[in-house]
Amino acid sequence: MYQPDFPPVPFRLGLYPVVDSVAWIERLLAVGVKTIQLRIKDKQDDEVEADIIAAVALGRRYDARLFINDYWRLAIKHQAYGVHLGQEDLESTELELIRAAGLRLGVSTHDNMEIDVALAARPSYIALGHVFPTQTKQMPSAPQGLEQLASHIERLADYPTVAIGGISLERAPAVLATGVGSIAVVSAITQADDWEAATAQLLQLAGVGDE
Ligand SMILES: Cc1ncc(COP(=O)(O)OP(=O)(O)O)c(N)n1
Ligand SMILES: Cc1nc(C(=O)O)sc1CCOP(=O)(O)O
Ligand SMILES: [Mg+2]
Repeated sequence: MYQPDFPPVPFRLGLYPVVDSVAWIERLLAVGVKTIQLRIKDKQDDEVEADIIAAVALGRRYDARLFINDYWRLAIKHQAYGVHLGQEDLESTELELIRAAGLRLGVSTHDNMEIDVALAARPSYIALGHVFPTQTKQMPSAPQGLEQLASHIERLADYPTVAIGGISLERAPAVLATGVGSIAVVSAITQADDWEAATAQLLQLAGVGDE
């Protein structure tokens, strides 16, 4: 049963772009995206704080679910909708501070053992990756593929889930057919010839998420 130790999220988070700038956040919220992540890598807190403040303000203005990757202290300080953390981050994060501040928590997983670890933290959602090969991030593991994804979805039953990794417009229907509640994408939008058309088509397929 879905009984997270953090505020719940809708079962279906729908299309979930993961982007590295406030400019992308603004563009995508303006065309109707309702779940989004700011993922800026390898900067000091003081270098990203202004971006996090701006992203949170946009999330509020567009009534969207804005997750902050990695910078959980700043996400708490500026009251983002949620935080996304990797497995290694879990060890160095004071989860009780995220919980006490009322932020949602998403956790990455890449196999059944990592799902065990994630479930023990009782997050708001569980991300499952990487489904297909990806150029966006160097991955230490092999792609899981659709069959493994489907098996994780079956295992997780009513837990909100997000698939990530190599999800293109062409592959999205097969990913969604596994029953996953959300598809997180980077390059399918940010590297598209026409990002607006790609976003509209992905929104058509995955939806904006449940209320
Ligand atoms: C929705 C979603 N799923 C997985 C990830 C990967 O997060 P993480 O393991 O913390 O790796 P980095 O993104 O920090 O490189 C994600 N960001 N979003
Ligand atoms: C940031 C990230 N995390 C992954 C994971 O499996 O945890 S895959 C990934 C990159 C996803 O980018 P694209 O949509 O361009 O393949
Ligand atoms: Mg991270």
